[in-house]
Amino acid sequence: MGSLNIGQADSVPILDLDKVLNPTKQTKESKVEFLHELQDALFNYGFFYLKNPPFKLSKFSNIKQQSLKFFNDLPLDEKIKIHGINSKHFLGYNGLGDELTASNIDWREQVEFGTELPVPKINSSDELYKNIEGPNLWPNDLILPNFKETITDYIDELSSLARILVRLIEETLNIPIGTIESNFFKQIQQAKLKIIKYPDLENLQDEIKQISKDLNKPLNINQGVGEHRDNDLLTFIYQATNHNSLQVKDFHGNWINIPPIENTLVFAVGLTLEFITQGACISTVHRVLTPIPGEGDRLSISFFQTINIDSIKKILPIDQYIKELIKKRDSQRIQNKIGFQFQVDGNKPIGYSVFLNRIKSHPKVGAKYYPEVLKYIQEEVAKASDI
Ligand SMILES: O=C(O)CCC(=O)C(=O)O
Ligand SMILES: [Fe+2]
Repeated sequence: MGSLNIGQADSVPILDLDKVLNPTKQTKESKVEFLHELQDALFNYGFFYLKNPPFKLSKFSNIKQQSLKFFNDLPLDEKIKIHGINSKHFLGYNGLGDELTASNIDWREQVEFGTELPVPKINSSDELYKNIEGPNLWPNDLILPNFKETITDYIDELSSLARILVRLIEETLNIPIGTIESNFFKQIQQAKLKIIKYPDLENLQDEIKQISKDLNKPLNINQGVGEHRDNDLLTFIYQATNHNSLQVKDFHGNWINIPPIENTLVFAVGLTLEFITQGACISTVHRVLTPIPGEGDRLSISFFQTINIDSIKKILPIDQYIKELIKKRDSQRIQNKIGFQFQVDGNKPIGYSVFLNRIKSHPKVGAKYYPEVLKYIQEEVAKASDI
């Protein structure tokens, strides 16, 4: 754990899940080796590949196929029926230019689903945050048969993998196994799936001019998604096309490419995991560049394991020797400042700040369903930019 590899590296580690999850291949030694590699990857990178996931690889091709059908075969008016503006739960479809990161347009089109949950009961305005969970908007199943089943199955599969990873993380950090689940997971714990298309902008020059005119500012067209850290517990990214667009920032501020590797997930530590492990797991800044003109559209499918929005944020016990290594590591890396984000208020349920950040990213949804909250957010953002 002591080495600071990301300082020198031009790639991130590749961890082999066969070492712990394949009954015909795993041994006592392979498990020890895996836990050691996992510790280094969490501590020094926060971003790494996971190969040999414990499910049928056809699940990757199935979800890729259904995602392409969604973007290519579903007519625009059907996409609009499930537009995010029709979901007070921040689910559904968002077109080009609907989302902002670090105040710039993200050049991507996306559709978001969650673990299927009922409309929450809200008893007072303090509980509005509960609306970050709720039922999905599904596309017309006469046009996209099998879509819902495929998505639901993929979310279930990755939710199981997330629980497995959580236990391995506990094991490698010497945290009693089960602590994270018992403190931060509900029986049906929500996860989110974002299916994202980053279009080849060569074909979209007119749209770019129009959006630029509407917003009255020149646009940075390289931003597929701007630099950020993920807010959730952990993220699994499936890069479904062969584009070299995803990048992470190393300890010195240099970008490292994360090219796709077939049938392999990319694991990212979220800010929640960084917080509860007191920094033993590090959440890494990353971004996506738009495809090089002529390279075709990029497709990426990101799974985010979230935690119980009603829980209060608290930290887990971390061994003293790890805390000292954290201090040493952090004194050697540059600190990144990335835009304004609402931080967790230790006295309020975690969902409260998640809700504010969601409205900040989706102001149109905020204006329609939560105008008072949006007003508050805009005032806070203005104050923060005065500092
Ligand atoms: O498109 C990708 O590969 C990653 C997307 C991402 O970082 C995000 O949506 O948080
Ligand atoms: Fe991300």
